[in-house]
Amino acid sequence: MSTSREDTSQQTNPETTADHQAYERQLEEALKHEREYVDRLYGRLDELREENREKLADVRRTGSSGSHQNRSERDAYATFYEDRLGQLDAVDNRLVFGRLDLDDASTRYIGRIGLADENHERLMVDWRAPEAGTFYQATAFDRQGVQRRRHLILERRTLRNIEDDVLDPEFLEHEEVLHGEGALLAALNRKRTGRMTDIVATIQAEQDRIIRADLAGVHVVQGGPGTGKTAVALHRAAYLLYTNRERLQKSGVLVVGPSSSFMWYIERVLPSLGETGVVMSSLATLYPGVRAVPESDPRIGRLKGSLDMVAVIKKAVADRQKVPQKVQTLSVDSSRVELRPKQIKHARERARATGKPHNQARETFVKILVQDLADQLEKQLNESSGNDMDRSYLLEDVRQARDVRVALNLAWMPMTAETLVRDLLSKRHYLESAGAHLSEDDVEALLRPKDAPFTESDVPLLDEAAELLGDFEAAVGHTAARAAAERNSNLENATKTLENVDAALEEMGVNGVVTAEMLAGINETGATRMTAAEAANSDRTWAYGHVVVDEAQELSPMQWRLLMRRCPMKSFTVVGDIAQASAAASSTSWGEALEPFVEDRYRLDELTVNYRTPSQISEAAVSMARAAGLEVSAPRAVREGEWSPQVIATDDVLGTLSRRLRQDLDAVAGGLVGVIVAQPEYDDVVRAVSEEFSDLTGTSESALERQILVLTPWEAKGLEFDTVVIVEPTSVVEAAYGTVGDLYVSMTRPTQRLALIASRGVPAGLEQWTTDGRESPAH
Ligand SMILES: Nc1ncnc2c1ncn2[C@@H]1O[C@H](COP(=O)(O)OP(=O)(O)OP(=O)(O)O)[C@@H](O)[C@H]1O
Repeated sequence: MSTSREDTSQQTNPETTADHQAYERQLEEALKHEREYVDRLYGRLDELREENREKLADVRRTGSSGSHQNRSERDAYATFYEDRLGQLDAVDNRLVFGRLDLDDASTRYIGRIGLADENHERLMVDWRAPEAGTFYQATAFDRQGVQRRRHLILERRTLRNIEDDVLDPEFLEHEEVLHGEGALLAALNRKRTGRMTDIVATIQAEQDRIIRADLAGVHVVQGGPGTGKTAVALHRAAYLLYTNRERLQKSGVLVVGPSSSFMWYIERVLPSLGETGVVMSSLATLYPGVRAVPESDPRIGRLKGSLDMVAVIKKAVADRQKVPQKVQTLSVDSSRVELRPKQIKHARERARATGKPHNQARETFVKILVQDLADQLEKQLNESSGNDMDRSYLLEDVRQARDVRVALNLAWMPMTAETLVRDLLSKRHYLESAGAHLSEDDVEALLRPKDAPFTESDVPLLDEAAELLGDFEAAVGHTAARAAAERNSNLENATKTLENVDAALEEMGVNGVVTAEMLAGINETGATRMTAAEAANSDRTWAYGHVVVDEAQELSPMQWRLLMRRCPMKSFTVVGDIAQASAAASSTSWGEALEPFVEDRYRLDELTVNYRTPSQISEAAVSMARAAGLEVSAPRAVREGEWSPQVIATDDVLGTLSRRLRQDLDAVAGGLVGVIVAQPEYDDVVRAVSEEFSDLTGTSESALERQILVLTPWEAKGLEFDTVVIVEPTSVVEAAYGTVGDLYVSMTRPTQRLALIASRGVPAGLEQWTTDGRESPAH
């Protein structure tokens, strides 16, 4: 049963005034007690902050003297205290949110971090600790020793309300699906700010089971729109970092989402849960140093997304190890030597046989040929001078000779992945040779100017190429190799230091998060401070301990291949809705997506409750999708909305849009408005909306923190708004090559209001919600 301060009159319905008054008194007392406890927790938090500040000041006071080892240890401590302070600040808002009363008469408070008093007595349990699990999992069917679960509803530091679930068999109904309903609905009805917030206080049982699943293996979470997949994936990342600190702190966690707007939307969730060391990347930035643009032609996306590209890239690399047809005569100082195709072929075979990547195998290639040529030269010079020449001088002369360098480079050029892919896609002969299976039309479609920017579907090709080419820097100099060696030794130091830090942590009675990488980053030479995230992000070969993939239905086989490489342990949380897939190369089932990499060794769970979209709006979205033959699952909506969706047929799209936006701004005063429009109308709509609502309007190119955002369906993927206006639904469908997936996704973005404005026809299935704006303007 749920009871709360505000709803006592309706829900408990006390039979007599006396009962009612007694009840009120009890609640007042409970609130008073909880307020005192909340104050105590904040008091302890403030104390810890102060302690941290003092320790930081102490460390800083000791200055920069001492040995290198001492200095780097001190820097590591300083950074630890800085990070710890950052974490203590991050959890200040709604620090505590739950209390459990247990069968053994003990009480347990649940909050964002674990806290203990100065005598190491526990004050609050971290929500991720095993003892906190019952807060989310206990039901009246399975009490797990819990008598009462209390939700503490705070606004920043102030306790506003409490809400109890008494786990008594009489009040079983819906317990499994929704407990703490008041707290949940309050969270769901909150106005959207444009940034996703954490759901730590109201995680539901079916979500909690996924969040707390084991680290090992590939865990797929399938769920319709708004079922909390993103929220669950991020809370799972925080949970895994907490429970597998030892392992994940060394390797890190990577979170991947579809677009930069999506990454912006989710980027504050993990820090608010006290986790800052996670690497976040969109599909466009998975290859270090490249920020790719979207792939606008789905046909090209499909071609580049197919696993056939593995062989194409392999052949493209092999093609850059060339054997010329003619004998070359090369000058070495005043002598001449001959380089024959047969010699090159032989050196190539030996170099390939090393099994090393192109740039590293080149060393063998060069060494063999330089020796061959030096042999020739030695023979010539010995014959002409009659003296034995110094072999090492000869080798150096040959190596340095301009002709030799040019000839060897032409045969086996050290190369970056960027050069290889750029040449492959801009030079017909390379593409025709490497892509023998491609039709003439395919080749034509793939070819592009040399200076064209890299697209999202080039990213896995670059990664594939980099894998086969190896380290370019090391091949042409040694900077990268040296940096890597330095980094490794720093990592060792950092791990040692961390052991000391851990002891300090224990003493403080708190559990914190600091990683060896963070320390190693700090220890790196030079004054620049590099976080674990930055270090991992800039290193293509970094092996993450866990990878979270959101909107995973969009990934092409080549993108999956890249991600699998990023986590050799194959520990993944994969969340998505296969019905929402819109990318051209995406799969039609989880099996199709994953089996090439892990066969059937993945676990599939499903989320079934829609927390975002009110039922009327879900109904319209599902009706439209099904009318077009798209089989979508329709999760049960938690909320009834205030407003029915509206489809407005009109000749005056921009005028209607302007009127509707003004109504929306009124209806959800201060709320977030999303205008979703496909590419053909995008520029006109941005211009019109910006002119009228200049200070309020943003795009993914300009500002995302504005109140009205104009986005393409791809950019809106995964996001949510209080109210959504979709301009020209028919164009959204056409831009997705006649499929309704994007329109379905766009229709499921609002938490309150939805309008579609159409001058070019209304998609089937929406008749019941359509009004003809040509007769009466939007209302
Ligand atoms: N247990 C919960 N408590 C409070 N809010 C929740 C809970 N679960 C989900 N939500 C909220 O519901 C909304 C939808 O969640 P989320 O974006 O994670 O869903 P999704 O399944 O990823 O959606 P989509 O696939 O449509 O993008 C978010 O505002 C999220 O905060």
